[in-house]
Formats: sequence, structure tokens, C-alpha cells
Amino acid sequence: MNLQNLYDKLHYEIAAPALIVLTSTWVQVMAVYGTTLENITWSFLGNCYSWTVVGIMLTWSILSLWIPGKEYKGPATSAGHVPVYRDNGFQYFLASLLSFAVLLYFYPQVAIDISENYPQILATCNIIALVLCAFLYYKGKHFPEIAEKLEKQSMIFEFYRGMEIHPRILNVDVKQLIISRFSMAIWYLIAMVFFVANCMIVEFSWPFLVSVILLTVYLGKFYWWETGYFNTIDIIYDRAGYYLIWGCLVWVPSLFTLAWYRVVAEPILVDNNKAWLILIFGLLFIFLEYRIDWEKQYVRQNGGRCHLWLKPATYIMATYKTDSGATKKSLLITSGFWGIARHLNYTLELLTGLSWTLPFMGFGIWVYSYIIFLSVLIIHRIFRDEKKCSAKYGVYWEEYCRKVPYRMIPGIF
Ligand SMILES: NC(=O)C1=CN([C@@H]2O[C@H](COP(=O)(O)OP(=O)(O)OC[C@H]3O[C@@H](n4cnc5c(N)ncnc54)[C@H](OP(=O)(O)O)[C@@H]3O)[C@@H](O)[C@H]2O)C=CC1
Ligand SMILES: CC(C)CCC[C@@H](C)[C@H]1CC[C@H]2C3=CC=C4C[C@@H](O)CC[C@]4(C)[C@H]3CC[C@]12C
Repeated sequence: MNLQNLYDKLHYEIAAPALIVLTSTWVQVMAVYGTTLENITWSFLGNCYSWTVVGIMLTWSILSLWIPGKEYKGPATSAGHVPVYRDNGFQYFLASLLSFAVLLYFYPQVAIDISENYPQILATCNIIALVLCAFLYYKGKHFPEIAEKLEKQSMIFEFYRGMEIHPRILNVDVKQLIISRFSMAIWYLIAMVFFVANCMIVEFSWPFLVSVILLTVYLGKFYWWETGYFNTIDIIYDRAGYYLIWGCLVWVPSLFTLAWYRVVAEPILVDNNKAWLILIFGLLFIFLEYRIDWEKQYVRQNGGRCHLWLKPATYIMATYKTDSGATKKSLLITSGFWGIARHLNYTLELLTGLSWTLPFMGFGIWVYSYIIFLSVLIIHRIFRDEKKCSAKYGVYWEEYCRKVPYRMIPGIF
């Protein structure tokens, strides 16, 4: 067996089933042992409370995509299909923020109830996610809406990877619903709820508030730029399978919220002065990340005829061929932040995640779970993205890598 065969065997036959088993087990272990809350119990089927909470969140997310409003057309797939999204992300964010705040103001006990039912909420998300992934697999296998080119693989791998790129159910784009509506909102709801529960069980804490403020600004930024997210590899290339759908329905509300869950019933150890410093740096990181994503959009929209950092923008005019054989042009920016490192936005993503974790220093390794996972995800993503860019742009990508030799930290990596 040569190296390529060995890699394929590992990738298709071992990694995917192993990840399914490991991640779904980890979620349950963490829900029971990841906190010092006293009344934690667990049930594989969830309970009435958890089904109500998840049901309301799902209905809220579906409604946001059903109400009439502005549309955004995403990039065409290789089969020429143009996905259509609802362009009301920021309104959805503001409405969610307001509703959570009103709910917590009039019914603060909900914070304790949700915190104590957190394992059941995850169990409920898990059931919904597995049923949805099975449905999407069946639908994509037997009734795909768009005939995309697809390599045949083992059933487990296809379930993990997914079948369709842009599946729709009841006229709703499944990826927009699950990734950018449900998972981002439940991430936020859980963080807010743990903050209020901490105030009620222990006492009000500025460092905890700083952490929630940073998440609020980060998610606000995400929704402000939501249509930009429809141009990323998750949306353009990845299929709606276990990785994305289970990941966003279960992994995001569990692992991404673990730091807050760990400290929900504990007095916070970091002092207020450190918390202010973390807030200043965290806001700076979020702003810089936004600015990097913005620079790419700005230079490309202006066809390169613009300034970055008070100087004319520089770029490589790359050409590439589409699946239908047509030749197209695209800019690879070599000035501004894109001239410093090829994935500086990922560096800032990590620093931002770290900034809302640091207020919980002193509580051991649990609170760093998200940042450890994100580091692995991002390194893996860099190699996936570069493979994609190298195949798309060929010599132009090589030229870009020569001009901008580092990926995340100039001089190091
Ligand atoms: N919290 C989390 O779990 C994660 C968050 N993120 C965040 O999501 C956001 C989007 O991420 P993502 O789409 O992965 O990454 P990028 O925004 O970095 O987009 C990568 C794409 O940009 C284009 N590109 C690459 N280099 C250049 C250049 N020099 N000039 C112009 N275009 C270039 C290429 O696409 P093309 O085909 O258009 O040329 C490439 O595939 C980021 O802010 C990131 O930090 C990402 C991963 C995980
Ligand atoms: C099943 C698991 C082993 C892995 C699941 C991974 C997914 C949950 C995540 C993969 C990519 C992630 C995201 C990418 C970009 C984003 C933009 C950012 O501004 C907000 C977060 C996110 C949407 C993020 C969400 C989780 C992933 C989809």
C-alpha cells in the first residue's frame, strides 16, 4: 500500500467514524463533569424543559428566514446553482439580544433552570442533529435538488461529510438556518444565561461580564458581516453533513460554551483591572479581524483600484478556470494585512477566543477547551484552504506564497 492509499484509508475509513464516536461521547461526558453546578443530571432523551427551549430557539431561527425581506445571492456552484439567502442577520441578532435581555429581566430564574438543564438541552440537540443528518443524507443520496459532482465514498464517510452543498427544507436554506442562525444564537443564549446564573448563585462579577461583552461584540460582528460568511469554504465547498450540521447543532452549544459552564457556580478569580485590560485587547482583536475581512472585500469590490494604509493597494491578478472551462480573474492582495501573513484573520480569531476565556484563568484546562479545539480546526483549515487555492490559482498562488511567505505569525509560521 503506498502512502496516498494509506492516507485515503485513514481519512475515509478511520478518521470519520472515529470523530463521530469521539465527539458525540465527549459532549455527554463534558455536560456531566464539566461543571461544579450541583443539580446536574443527564438523560439521553432530554426532558420536557429542554425540548421546549430547543423548540423555541429553532422556531425563532426558522421564523427569521421565513419573514419576507432582502435576499442575498451567494456564489454559484460548479453546477451553476446560485443559492439565495435571507439578508437580515443583524436584525436577527438585535431582536435575539433584546428578547433574551427582556426574558432574563422579567424571569431571571430561567438562567438557573437553563443552566441546570444544560445536559438535557445538549441531549435534545443531539437527537435533532442526528435525525436531521440522517434525513439530509437520505435526501441527498436519493433526491438531490442540484446534481453536483460527487465522489462516491463509504456510507459513514458520506454521512460525516454530507451529500448536498445547499440543501433546502420548506424553502429554508439548511446551512443558513443551522450554522448562522440557530448555533450562533444558542451559543449566545447559553453564555448570557450562565452569566446571569453566576450573578444569582455567587455574585455579580466584572470579569464574567467582560467575557460576555466580548462574545456579544464578536457575534454582532459576525451578523454584520453574515453575507460575507456565505463566501467561505463552509458554505461554498462543505456539504451539509455531520461535520457542519451536528457540529453546529451540538458541538457549538457544548464545546464553544464550556468555559462559561465550568465557572457558572464559582467566584471568578481574575481581578477587575486585568478584566479591563482583557476587554481593551479583546475589542482590538475583534476590530482588527473585522478590518482584515473588510480589506479583502473592499479591494476585490474595487477591482484593486483603491488605497490600503494610505498607499495604492498591490495585488496579483490571478486567473483560474471554472468547471465549465471559462477563464475568470481574481485578485490576490499583497498589501495591507494580506501582505503581512496569508491567514492573519485566523491569528486574530484565536486571540479573540482567548480574550473571552482569559477572565476565567485559574480554573484548569476545561476553560481552554474551545481555544485548543479552535487551534486544531484553524491549522487544519489553513491546509485545506491552501490546497483549494493552489488548485484554483496554480502559479499565481505560488507567486503569492513567495511574496507573503508566512501563514499566521510573520517570521515564525
Ligand atoms: N470561530 C470559528 O470557529 C472560526 C472562525 N473563522 C472566521 O471566519 C472568517 C472567514 O474565514 P475563512 O473563509 O475560512 O477564511 P478567509 O476569509 O481567510 O478566506 C479564505 C479565502 O480568501 C481568498 N484569499 C486568500 N488569500 C487572499 C488574498 N491575499 N487576497 C484576496 N483573497 C484571498 C481565497 O478564496 P478565493 O477563492 O475567493 O480566492 C481563500 O480561499 C474569518 O474571519 C475567520 O477567522 C474561521 C474558522 C473557524
Ligand atoms: C464535528 C466537529 C468535529 C467539528 C465541527 C466544526 C464546526 C462546528 C465548525 C467548523 C467551522 C466553524 C466556523 C467557521 C466560521 C465561523 C465564522 C465566525 O465568525 C463565527 C463562527 C463560525 C460560523 C464557526 C462555527 C463553527 C464551525 C462551523
